[in-house]
Formats: sequence, structure tokens, C-alpha cells
Amino acid sequence: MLHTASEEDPVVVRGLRKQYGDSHVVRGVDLTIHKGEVFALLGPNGAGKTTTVEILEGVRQRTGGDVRVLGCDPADDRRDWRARIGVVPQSTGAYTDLTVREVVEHFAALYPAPLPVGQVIDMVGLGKHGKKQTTALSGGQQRRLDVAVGVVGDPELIFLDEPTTGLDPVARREAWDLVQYFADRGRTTVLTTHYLDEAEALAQRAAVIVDGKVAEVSRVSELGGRADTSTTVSFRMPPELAGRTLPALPAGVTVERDGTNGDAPGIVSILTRTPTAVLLVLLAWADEARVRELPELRVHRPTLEEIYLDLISRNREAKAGTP
Ligand SMILES: Nc1ncnc2c1ncn2[C@@H]1O[C@H](COP(=O)(O)OP(=O)(O)OP(=O)(O)O)[C@@H](O)[C@H]1O
Repeated sequence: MLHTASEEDPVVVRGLRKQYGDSHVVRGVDLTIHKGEVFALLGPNGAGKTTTVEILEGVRQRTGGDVRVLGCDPADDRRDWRARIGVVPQSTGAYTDLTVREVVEHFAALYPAPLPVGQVIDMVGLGKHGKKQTTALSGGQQRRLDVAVGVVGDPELIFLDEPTTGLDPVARREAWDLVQYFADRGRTTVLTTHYLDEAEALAQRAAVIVDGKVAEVSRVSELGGRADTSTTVSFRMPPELAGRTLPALPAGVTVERDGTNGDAPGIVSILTRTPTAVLLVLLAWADEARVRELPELRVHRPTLEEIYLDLISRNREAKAGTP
């Protein structure tokens, strides 16, 4: 049963299971991925992300559950269906003694309406290497070739499994531009990544998979209750204000002080949902005491990485507490 998903949704998964012998590696995954979105799959090593993605790509058989990808069951592996999806697998392909251009041309010929080969080679940053033997490419250049091969068919749905692993920072940004290019064309992308900045930059929604189950699926901006988390305003108490009480702060704040270290005044941290209001009060207070700079003043909102690590650790603790 594929309830609550629309006909339009390119990926609909319900109760997906995969077992290798006695080992249950995907244990009841539900996912609905909407048309035109970049959807990130996050989770620790061995969580079952690649297994799930490979089932969606039709390269791995499932043990149970319902799966619809572009309206078809991937297990049927229809040729016309396959031409509508693009796959950049986790491991780099081996293309023997062909040149970059020959490899991309070869794959382009498999699709009814491929993108121009030269454009794709340029887009992945291999413009200067079209005539190079693939065996002579660096690891990062080979990874770019994988991406070219995955997208040359101008697919409706693209699976990118850790596409930027091994790329230098400039090449990573180029790969991000490429994902954005397809998003702008209304294409759908399923992006598996360990880089949370990548998920944050590219994806609208994400699922966190832990131990073969979806621990959470939400908008990236709301992952792990992120939208509701407090901001920390902190500073080192200046000597001029040491020993004074803080001014009256807006309601709902929590104040923490680390111990003063000998004569050094300690750090004051204020957890708040209204950092601007807190800053206004603090700055007026400092100004009144003629303190022009609050030392080490910092306004810190938890990063996606901190939220993610917290989510994984809470998940592990909950599991450890389960009898
Ligand atoms: N062919 C196989 N036979 C037996 N076990 C397998 C096989 N393929 C994968 N596994 C196991 O299934 C589990 C999930 O692996 P999977 O590759 O899906 O994880 P992942 O979330 O993609 O991890 P990573 O982030 O490291 O890529 C792992 O414990 C892995 O060892």
C-alpha cells in the first residue's frame, strides 16, 4: 500500500526490508520523495543507505516491502524506465583504455535524449581532459567522470551516492553547481552524503537512517528539532564588570557560567530563543559601564553537524536502553 504519496512522487517506499542471510540491514524503511526536490540520505557507515538506494536503482533485490520509482517497481528493471534514471554509484567505475570523451559518448548513446557530451564533460570540470585515457585520471577526476556518466542521459531522477568523496574543495563546489543545474531543470535528486554542509547547501529534506531504519525525516532546516533549538550568546566577563550581576534579561533565557580561573573572569553563556533581544540588553549594560567590547562575544546557533551528532547519539542511547 502506497498511501499518503501522490502519483507524482518519483520515489515511494513503504516497509522496505533487506536481509543478507540472518543479517537484517534494512528494517522497514518508509520514504516519499517529491518531484523536483533534492533529498539527502544521511546516516552512519553501515546504516543501510547504499543498500536502500541500490534497491531503488533496481541493482539489488529487496526482501520485502513496496517500492515505486517513477511509477514502476525497480525489480522489473524495464529498459525505458532505466533510461529515465541516472546513477552515480559509490565506487568509481573502471572504463579500461577509453578516453574521457569516448566513455561519456558511449553512455550517452544508451539514452534517447542525452545532453550534449561536450557540455557534460565541461560541467564536471573535465573540459581539458576529454582526450585523456581514463586510466590516467586522478582519483578525483575519475569521480567527476562517474558523475558525467550518471547524468549524461538527462535523467528525471538522479541517485548520487557520496558523489563528492575524494574531490578537492573547488571540485566539490562544481559538483554542487551540477546538482543545482538539475534541480533548476525540475529534476529530482537523491543524494547520499556524509558531508552535512553538502546536505545543507543542496537538499530541502533529509532522512537520517540508523541501523536500517529511518530515525527522522524532515526539512533540513528542522532536523533534530533544529528550528526550536536555542541560540547561545556568550562572552567573557570583562574585569570592569566582574562581580556585578547581569542585567534583567528577556524571559525564557538560561544563564550558565563556567568557573572563574584564578583571577581570569569566566565565560557567561546565555541560552535563548531571542538572541537579538538579549544582545540589546547586554550591549546597553556594557555601554553603561563604559565597556566598549565584550571579550569573546559570540552568537552560536547549533550547526547541522552538531544536531546530527546529537541525533545519532540519542538514537544509540535509546537503543542501548532497550531491553
Ligand atoms: N552483499 C552483502 N552481503 C552481506 N552484507 C552486506 C552486503 N552489502 C552490504 N552489507 C551490509 O549491510 C549493511 C549496510 O550496508 P550499506 O552499504 O547499505 O550501508 P551504508 O549506510 O551505505 O554505509 P556507508 O555510509 O559506509 O556507505 C552493512 O552492515 C554491510 O556490511
